Order: sequence, then C-alpha cells, then structure tokens
Amino acid sequence: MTNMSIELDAVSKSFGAVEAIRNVSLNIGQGEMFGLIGHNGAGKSTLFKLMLGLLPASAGAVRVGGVATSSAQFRQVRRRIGYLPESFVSYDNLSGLEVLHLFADLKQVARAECGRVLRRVGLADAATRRLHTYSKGMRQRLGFAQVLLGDPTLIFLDEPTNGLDPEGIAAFYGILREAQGRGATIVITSHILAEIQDRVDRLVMLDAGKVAALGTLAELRSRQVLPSHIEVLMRPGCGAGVEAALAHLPGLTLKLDGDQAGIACAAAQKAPVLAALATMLVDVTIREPSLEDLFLGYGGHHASAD
Ligand SMILES: Nc1ncnc2c1ncn2[C@@H]1O[C@H](COP(=O)(O)OP(=O)(O)OP(=O)(O)O)[C@@H](O)[C@H]1O
Repeated sequence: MTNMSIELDAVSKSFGAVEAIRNVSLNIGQGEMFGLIGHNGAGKSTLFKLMLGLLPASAGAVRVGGVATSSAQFRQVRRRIGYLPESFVSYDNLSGLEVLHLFADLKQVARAECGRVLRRVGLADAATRRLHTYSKGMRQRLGFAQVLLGDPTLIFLDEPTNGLDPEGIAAFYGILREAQGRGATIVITSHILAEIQDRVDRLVMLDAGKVAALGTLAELRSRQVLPSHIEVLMRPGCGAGVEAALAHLPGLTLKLDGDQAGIACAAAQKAPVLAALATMLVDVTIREPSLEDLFLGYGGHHASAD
C-alpha cells in the first residue's frame, strides 16, 4: 500500500482575526488510528479541512502521503481518501443504493461495489428504501458506506458514531479495524471520550488551536499526576475501621458510606491501600484516570468535546 502518512509542519490557519490553528506540528503514521479531540471551537474541523486539502494553510505545510495538499498532484491523493463530515447530508427522495451510486460515480468506483458496501454497514435490507424513511443511525451508516467505497487508504471521520446505538458503534469500529488491518490510516474525532480512549493508537488534544497534548493514552497519563480511584466494599461492620487502617498512608482522599469506601490515591499507593484493607475486603474496583480526566487536566473546558 502507498504510504499515507500525514505531516503537519508548523501549520497555522486564520480566518480574519480568528487564529483557528496556531503553529501545529504533528505526524500521523501510516496505518495509525489517530484521535482528535478538543472543546467547541478548538479547531478540530479546521484541522480536518487542512489535512483534506479543502482549506489552504495561512502558514506552514501539510503533506499527505508525501504530497503537499497545496500542490496540483494532491488531486491524485484525494482519490484515496474517504471522508465522513460531521453532518452527512444527502437526498431524501433517493434510495440508499441510489445515493451510493452517486458517490461511486464521483469517486470513479464501479457501481457494483455499492451492494457489498451496503451489506458491510448493515443496510442491505434497506438498500432500495428512500432516505426519508431512514433513521438517524441508518443515515450515519450510509455516510460510512460512502466512505468505504473504493477501499480508501486514508479515512477521515468527523464525529462518526453520532446516532449509532451500542451495537452499531461496535460494528463500526470492527469495520475500522479491518480497514486498519489492510494498512489504512484513520483520523477520527469524537465527542465521546470514553468511546475512543481504548480504540485510538494515539491522540491529540487541541486547545484554542494549539496542541495541548499529543501521544498514546498511556503517555498522556504518565505526564499528568492524576489519582487512581479505588472503590471497595467491606465486610459488614468493617466500614468504621477503614480510616484507621489507612491512617499510615499519606495523601489519600477517602469517602466513606457505610461499608463502602471510595479512595483516591497516587498510582504507587494502590497496592499499599489494598494491603491495608485486605482482611476486610469483599469486592474492589479500580478506575484509572480516563481520557476525560486527562482532557480536563490538560485544560479542556468540558467533560466532552461538544
Ligand atoms: N470559515 C470560517 N470563517 C471564520 N471563522 C471560522 C471559520 N471556520 C472556523 N472558524 C473559527 O475557527 C475556530 C475553530 O473552529 P472549528 O470549526 O475548527 O472548531 P471545532 O473544534 O471543529 O469546533 P466544534 O466542536 O464546534 O465543531 C472557531 O473560533 C471558529 O469560529
């Protein structure tokens, strides 16, 4: 497969006085599943459009597959890109299959491929139904179907799981993993941080057009000292002894509710906490800092990117 890495080199983009993207440099490797998160107006869509060559950069360079998005040759690269915009708008009076035929023609892909792709996204039975009878989730699946036409080697998805039910979301990521398995590079934004945190290889957090953090989830976790949360259920009557049992461990936050306790502590304190409570324990749940916790820690303003 042709190399479809993405390189952004000191890229800025202004709209008049608004600096939507400020001096962003990052590389997305061939075959990577890469997440893009940030609050409203952080610059996610603008960055997408710069990478797709739909907007020219005000400064810096964007290269996809080694080709500058500003160059005439980029038209060739664009043929290998699948893109799902945030709102996939189509023609209500056409059937799903007819809509896909239009996209196949635009992409110069054989119409015969449309049936296979519709089956892949679970719309085979609704292929000949007009779009106005489709649910929100079905429209989203159709949008995803047009992305898959022509087996793109670079896939951009802006909030792709909007309107999908849990089964649909799982099926969607299954298809993405297949695409990744054949070497496709995937860039994805999501409002639902919990959904992407275990699925992307690396991610960037944008804040006011700048890179606030970049790396794997484990790297982002290691750069911030955020507490682990331990929820414990004690044997009946043992709740009263928790505080004394933990008194020798500094820096803990303890919340007691009868025989249940919530303890926030540094990662290194987890084992000593559990050892101290071992004889009283019935059940334990440990929650590590989530992407949402990290997002807030890195300056994100919302619990999600909405
Ligand atoms: N065509 C445009 N003209 C003027 N300003 C724009 C334009 N497009 C984006 N902006 C501004 O650039 C900034 C970044 O916008 P962008 O749409 O990239 O953010 P976003 O992270 O995608 O936000 P959201 O989560 O709301 O979709 C915002 O301040 C926005 O108002």
